Amino acid sequence: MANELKDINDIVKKCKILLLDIEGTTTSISFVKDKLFPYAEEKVKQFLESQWEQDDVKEAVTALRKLALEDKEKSVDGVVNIPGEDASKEDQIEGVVNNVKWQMSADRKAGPLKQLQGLIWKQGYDNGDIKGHVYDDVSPALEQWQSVEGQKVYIYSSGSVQAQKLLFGQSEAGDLLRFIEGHFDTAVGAKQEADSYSAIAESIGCKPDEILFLTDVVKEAEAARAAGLHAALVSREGNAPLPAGAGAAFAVLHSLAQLASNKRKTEAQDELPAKIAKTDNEGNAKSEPDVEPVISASVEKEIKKSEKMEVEEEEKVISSAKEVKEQKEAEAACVVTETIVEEVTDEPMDIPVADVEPIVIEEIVENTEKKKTDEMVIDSTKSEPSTTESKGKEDMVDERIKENSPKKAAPVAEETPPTVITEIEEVTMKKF
Ligand SMILES: CSCCC(=O)C(=O)COP(=O)(O)O
Ligand SMILES: [Mg+2]
Repeated sequence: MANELKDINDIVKKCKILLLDIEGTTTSISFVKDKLFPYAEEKVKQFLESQWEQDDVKEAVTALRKLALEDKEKSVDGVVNIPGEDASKEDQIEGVVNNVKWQMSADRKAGPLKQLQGLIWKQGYDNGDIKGHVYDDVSPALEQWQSVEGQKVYIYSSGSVQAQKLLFGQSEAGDLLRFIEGHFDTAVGAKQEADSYSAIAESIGCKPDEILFLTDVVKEAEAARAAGLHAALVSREGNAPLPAGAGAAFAVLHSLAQLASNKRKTEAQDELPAKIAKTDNEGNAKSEPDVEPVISASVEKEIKKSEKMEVEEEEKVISSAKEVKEQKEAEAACVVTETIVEEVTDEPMDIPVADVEPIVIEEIVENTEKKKTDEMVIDSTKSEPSTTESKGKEDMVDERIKENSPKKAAPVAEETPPTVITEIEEVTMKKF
């Protein structure tokens, strides 16, 4: 079955929608556990005392009180009661604070808890106490994915939609919301329930098997797969080790840069000859209908990082190719050898990558006289969406989730496979 593919290269080729978990996927678990959670715990009392009359705070407290009653009815172990509205403000606040601390100690992912946490974190982001952590590969990967016509990025996290927007809007890598089409939280359903993923696909307006969901939690990946989505696991430094067998059941990524690096290496593209940007009469680059989108310098940097091992392999092949070439030159006078190699970077490699065939093309050309080195550039055909436009779409998605009556969005356009090929054409020519 298509949704059981375990090769990330094959999966990526099939998907238009990238659906991302946050904690352990885009963001370190340590940031959530050691920064966000302690911040909420430390500030909750003071926050409730100063914001008690605010509508969004009243809403969160009402939801927490309702949840506490449900927990009590279910005899949930350790449940902390929240006094009713007839109790004094101090008693109610004390009850809410204790209830919140109890839920957080159990790392519960309950919606009302996440709602209140989001409100407290907003103050922290607004006053500069907090900046959202995202791994270095996240911004380039989001930018690259959504730069391809028809491809979109969505977030699905237990953290409230508000908390998600704060994290990505005020991240260490800047405002990343312009790359994100929409957000889902547990209002759509629990992350370990298959139905949640069906609802997300319906809300986005695409087929389940057009979505690739990335998460650090196997049960979430299994739920997504049960709904027909593609799923892969993300293993970051600091994550809990994946259970035995997880790697056999799912592709495992160590960096989102692997998406870009694999996406551009589709079989069809590997068969294509290299393309040179064409120019008009004034020397400006002309867009060609069949020219693949170029990625930004930052994306290229991330791809290079994840391809260093691959490039090292290529260098070995190239070096031996050069030896063969020299031999050929010795054998045949007036022979020119053209070798096309991928650009090489000196940056350190810290992430494993999937095996990819190195590109080594040799061509024999007769009677050519000059030597040259050139860079081949493939021009972009896609401009960035505006923040306003993106935000409008997010709100639409969030609203659909709130209403709990998902409507179909316009179907996304057919996939255009992205190409990121920066190549050095090295032409060595000798005349004998
Ligand atoms: C949105 S930031 C807060 C993260 C959070 O509260 C949380 O529970 C993370 O869960 P995730 O589903 O992203 O693993
Ligand atoms: Mg997670």
